[in-house]
Amino acid sequence: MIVTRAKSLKGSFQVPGDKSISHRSVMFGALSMGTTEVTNFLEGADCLSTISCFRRMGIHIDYTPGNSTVLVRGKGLYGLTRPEGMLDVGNSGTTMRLMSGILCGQTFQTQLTGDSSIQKRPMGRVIDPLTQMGADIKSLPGGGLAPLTVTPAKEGLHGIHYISKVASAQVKSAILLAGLYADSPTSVTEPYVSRNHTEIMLKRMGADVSVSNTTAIIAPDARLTGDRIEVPGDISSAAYFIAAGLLVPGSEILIKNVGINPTRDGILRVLKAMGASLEILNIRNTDSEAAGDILVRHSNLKAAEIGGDLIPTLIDEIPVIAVMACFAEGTTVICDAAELKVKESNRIDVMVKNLSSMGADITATEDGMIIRGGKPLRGTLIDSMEDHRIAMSFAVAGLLSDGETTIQNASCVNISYPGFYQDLDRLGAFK
Ligand SMILES: O=C(O)C1=C[C@@H](OP(=O)(O)O)[C@@H](O)[C@H](O)C1
Ligand SMILES: C=C(OP(=O)(O)O)C(=O)O
Repeated sequence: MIVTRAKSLKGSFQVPGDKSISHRSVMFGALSMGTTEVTNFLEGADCLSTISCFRRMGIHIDYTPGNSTVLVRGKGLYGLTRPEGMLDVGNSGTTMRLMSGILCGQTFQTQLTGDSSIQKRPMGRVIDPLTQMGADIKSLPGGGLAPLTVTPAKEGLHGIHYISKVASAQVKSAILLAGLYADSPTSVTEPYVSRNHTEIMLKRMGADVSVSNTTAIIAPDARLTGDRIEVPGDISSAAYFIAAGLLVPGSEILIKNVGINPTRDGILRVLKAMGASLEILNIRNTDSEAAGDILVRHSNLKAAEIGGDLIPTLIDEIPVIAVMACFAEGTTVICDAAELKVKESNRIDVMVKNLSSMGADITATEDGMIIRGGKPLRGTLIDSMEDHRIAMSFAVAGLLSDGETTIQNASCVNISYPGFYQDLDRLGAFK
């Protein structure tokens, strides 16, 4: 993919459905009785991996490519059946970690595998708490890495109170899902609140879930009932268009129907503090998964300090925030974000290496990066490392740079945003 400087981006459009909510709609729909109707399901490769895993465990899912309405014919907590061979989660950490929690409660053995990136990501963070609950879950190569083997728990699962070192919705969700199969309540306390889509959706489907500060608690043995789920647009996908709209002179973009759940909207709060012209219109669904339309206009940005409890609310947006910081006045400091090192790529190293090669003044730290804004960027060859967020961040950087930015392995955007380049084109980015 070759990207050059854009003149302006204009128009109104919708980004595809939220990845986190799409995964959960299939998983929890499968564990419910009755049909779950999902609209605006994300047809990205990660969510299609989730569909494929649950189909292989006997769940009937009506999905045809090109139609984002999906019907999941649930069979209840104990309705999954043993798959032939290994379950393949592809590139999706969410699928592997959340399914680990579900599979621990089953009466058949399963093996979970995924692509080369997944096989490098830490699974010890779910293996440890699930083992404390009585699960038999093992890393085949050792070292807490996938493939994993999940064997039925000899003495069943027990409720625990787990204090997590990381603010991770995947860890929290895996434990809460195993908690559905435990003999007593299960709770998870995290250092900061991570995205709460699991708590919201399970509660709507009938589980006894409660939340107090940074602790989520679930009672076992719920009778979940199928639901209608309207997936809002993914704020993590909207982030690239927010960035392009703010930074390409003359731009004005209306991004309709974006999820603005307060555990996900950190990017909006940070950008407003940086001086961005962002208006959130038509706010709705504030009692569950809030959504709104985001109006973005070109703005001059100031630097920001980003850390602490903000980090989980914008973790996947940090690569594109780093791009924006290159154009902000002053020094942006991002800290408490060591989690970036264990995503699809080491996102601290990959951002610092690639932005430096474009001429940015950026330094990696142990848990984030320091970016001194104001240096012009020039296009160069960028290796996305097959990481969708890196490819999309550098497509935005390319729109703001001199010369040509060539993104290698650019098609990995299909993981979370299949029509990404087409949507940029429609708004005039490649004119
Ligand atoms: O639960 C989820 O749907 C996700 C949680 C986050 O990961 P962690 O839980 O590892 O922080 C996020 O980075 C990922 O894209 C999706
Ligand atoms: C980290 C991500 O996803 P996952 O952990 O599900 O692979 C992401 O989409 O940026």
